[in-house]
Amino acid sequence: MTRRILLINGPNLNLLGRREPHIYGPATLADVEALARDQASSLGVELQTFQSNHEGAIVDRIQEAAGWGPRTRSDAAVDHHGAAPLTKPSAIVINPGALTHTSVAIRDALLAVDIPFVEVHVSNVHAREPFRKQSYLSDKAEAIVCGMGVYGYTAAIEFAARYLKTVEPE
Ligand SMILES: O=C(O)[C@]1(O)C[C@H](CCCOc2ccccc2)[C@@H](O)[C@H](O)C1
Repeated sequence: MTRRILLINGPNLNLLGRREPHIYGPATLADVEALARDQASSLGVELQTFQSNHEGAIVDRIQEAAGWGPRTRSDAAVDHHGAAPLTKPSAIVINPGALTHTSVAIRDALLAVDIPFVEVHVSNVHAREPFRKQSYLSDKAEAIVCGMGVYGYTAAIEFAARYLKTVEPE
């Protein structure tokens, strides 16, 4: 059985490497996704990636991971956008960005699809402004990684892949 991980990045993470490098480092989102894909591949796991600045689009993508929504019909070679149907991941690695601190909707979507997830933050949110200490996801995450820079993504991918090995034998 092919094991898949869905990597989701939230608002403003498309600016990685282009703004505030003193907080988020020099790596771009493309660098992060390439690093994560290489890490997943080395562990025999397929990686799907998604980034959006919009809460509803992130909720839609989470729902699609469970087979809900237009792009998950198994009978479609391609959907009306010409995109191939999405295959379902067995784990989600998510950096919700600032939505970490505000979004009940993303919490509800993750709980609804019942797919194990790992929460990632590039910065150490606990060493920043007080409002960044609050997460709507952490109590339901399998694990939380923060403060490791972009290597937090590879740590999360490795954990998710090993977690998959325990819950979905090959
Ligand atoms: O440390 C993280 O990964 C964060 O999730 C990043 C969020 C911000 C998204 C990235 O925003 C950028 C803004 C300018 C340049 C690069 C990234 C922030 O709101 C969270 O508290 C912690």
